[in-house]
Amino acid sequence: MENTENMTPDTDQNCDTDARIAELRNGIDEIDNNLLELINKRLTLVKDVGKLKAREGRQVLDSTRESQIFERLLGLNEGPLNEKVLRHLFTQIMAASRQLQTPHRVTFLGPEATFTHIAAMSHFGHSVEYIPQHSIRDVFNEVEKGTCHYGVVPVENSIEGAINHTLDLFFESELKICAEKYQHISHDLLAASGTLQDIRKVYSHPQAFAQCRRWLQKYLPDATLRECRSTAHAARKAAKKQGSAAIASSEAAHMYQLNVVASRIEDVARNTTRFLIIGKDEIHRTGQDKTSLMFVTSHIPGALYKTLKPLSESDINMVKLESRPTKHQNWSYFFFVDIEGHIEDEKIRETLSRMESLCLYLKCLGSYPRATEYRQ
Ligand SMILES: C=C(O[C@@H]1C=C(C(=O)O)C=C[C@H]1O)C(=O)O
Repeated sequence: MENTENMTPDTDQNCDTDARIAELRNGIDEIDNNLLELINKRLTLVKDVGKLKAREGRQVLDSTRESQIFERLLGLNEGPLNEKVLRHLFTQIMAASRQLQTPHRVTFLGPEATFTHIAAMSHFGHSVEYIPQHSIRDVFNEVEKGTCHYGVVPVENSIEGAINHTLDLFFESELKICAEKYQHISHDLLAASGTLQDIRKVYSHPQAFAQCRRWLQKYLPDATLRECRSTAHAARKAAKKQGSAAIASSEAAHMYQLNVVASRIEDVARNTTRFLIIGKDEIHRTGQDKTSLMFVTSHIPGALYKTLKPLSESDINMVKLESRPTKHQNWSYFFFVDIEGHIEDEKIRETLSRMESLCLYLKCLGSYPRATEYRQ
């Protein structure tokens, strides 16, 4: 037995705190045991759903059902769990569920630790196999060949605008947009040394340099800037060269054993990229959907106005309009339009068929659940 006579009030209080923490931890352990049992029970049901789907050759991913689960749980949630964490936890649980039904392979514009990889992981969770590609075209090819179930490509940045190459590839491809994902882009300065003093060279992607210009001028005005193909390549270089740093994601710090010297160094905080998940699935209606279209109009006055008129007449909200040269004929364009609604909605189907009759060519690139934009 300990002699408690000489204990100071402080030690007394420490003992009380320890005892109380131990008691609370017992409660936590009990809850964890229940959670584990419940997750395994859930996975058993998921396996049975998987067997039924396999019998009829149905696809594993059901984005409509997953959106409904999120909506239901968000409606039930009374906190303190916040929406973002709730979504993250159930993304992981559902990813593990899908993986149990058939192991999924997801390909993305690499290398690893780029923002496309981060967006892919936050959409599909950690239970799938991720395969990086060198180009956006390779991502499309791998999904078309069927070696990967889904591909993740950037389509638009809130500051730099459209990623034209992605838009152009939709013209040649029969793949569908299955989902969209908004990813907040935040840059860190990474270096092996972990201090600013000895940094003489900074590696990064030109866009990241452009987005951190003011910070660099203020804190590293004399450093040489070296452009790389991606922020992840920059991190790899910085890890090998003394006196150098990279502007990249905090995930890249992890991957290349670098230290974060300064975080969130971008000049504009609301920098977000929209990514598309492409695949062969048709995604069913959730009630909160978006539909992406591409079309070509004839080269006559008012052609674009006439093609878009049915949208306004049917009171359909257009949320995006881009144009790209067709490359077959100078000064003729493809138009890319995103509208609210789903191709399974009668109103949307009827409006699109009217639009189709007013232009030279129209293709629906997919209907998918509308994503929410979060700031991390
Ligand atoms: C279990 C299913 O398969 C997948 C996994 C889901 C889940 O974990 O709840 C939901 C939809 C599907 O993407 C299902 O279709 O119900």
